[in-house]
Amino acid sequence: MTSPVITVEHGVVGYDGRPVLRDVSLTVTAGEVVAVLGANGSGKSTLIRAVLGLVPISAGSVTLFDRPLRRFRQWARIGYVPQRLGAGGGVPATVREVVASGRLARRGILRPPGRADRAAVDAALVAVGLADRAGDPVSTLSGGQQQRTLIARALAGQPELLVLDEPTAGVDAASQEAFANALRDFVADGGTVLLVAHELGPLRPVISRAVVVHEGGICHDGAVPDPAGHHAEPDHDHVHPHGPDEPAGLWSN
Ligand SMILES: Nc1ncnc2c1ncn2[C@@H]1O[C@H](COP(=O)(O)OP(=O)(O)OP(=O)(O)O)[C@@H](O)[C@H]1O
Repeated sequence: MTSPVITVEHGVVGYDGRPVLRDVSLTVTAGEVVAVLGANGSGKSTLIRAVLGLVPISAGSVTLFDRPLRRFRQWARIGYVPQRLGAGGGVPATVREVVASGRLARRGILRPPGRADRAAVDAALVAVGLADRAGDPVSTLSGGQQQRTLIARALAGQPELLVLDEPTAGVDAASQEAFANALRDFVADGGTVLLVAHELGPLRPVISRAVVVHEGGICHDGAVPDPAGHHAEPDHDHVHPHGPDEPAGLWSN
């Protein structure tokens, strides 16, 4: 259960020659739920996109499931939910169709869906609490439900690793709870999760470790830090898991 799923060693990533991540090292092992926290623009999305090879690293290395990224081909092992992708987008697809599209990488585009495909889609819909909306056009769902649809699409592919960029940003409370439960089930079944978040909310108890991105590096790797504001509470015990010179509220703006 301790095999590394993601390893980043001294990763350097930038855009147009401007470095965003200067020296980042991160290991995520099987069964962990790791939250990437940090201020706006600190490079959280850049980090997870570099892990998936969506932006190139200019120095250092990325390893996925014990394989160097450039030689990694087993993308069906990974489910990715990007930031704020509109699932509706004017396309009259139903919730079930969008979720079923998550099976394509696994079954191949030319083979018709079989019983296992349908079962995986059903299970994913149940996991995010959208089974009763399966036949509805995605465009008729709330933003939070659309986001849940995308998470179900990733789950339907039965990945071993889920990578999610702000899955609960701007999402209603019911959807956040539904997502937290889906994540709990996914991990109970042996899954591993890397997610970017601003507010952890109902996700907090599901997170096993937090990394905080700050000034191109990782300034904290360990327990989930206290939310900003907690410092002001009278019973705050002043045990800070992060560095003493960090601005308060770094991970929760
Ligand atoms: N495709 C791109 N081209 C050029 N610059 C980019 C690109 N994507 C991100 N950046 C810049 O890189 C920096 C880090 O962006 P990134 O999206 O990784 O931050 P983030 O921590 O995820 O931010 P947020 O919390 O606002 O989503 C920002 O200054 C951003 O403007």
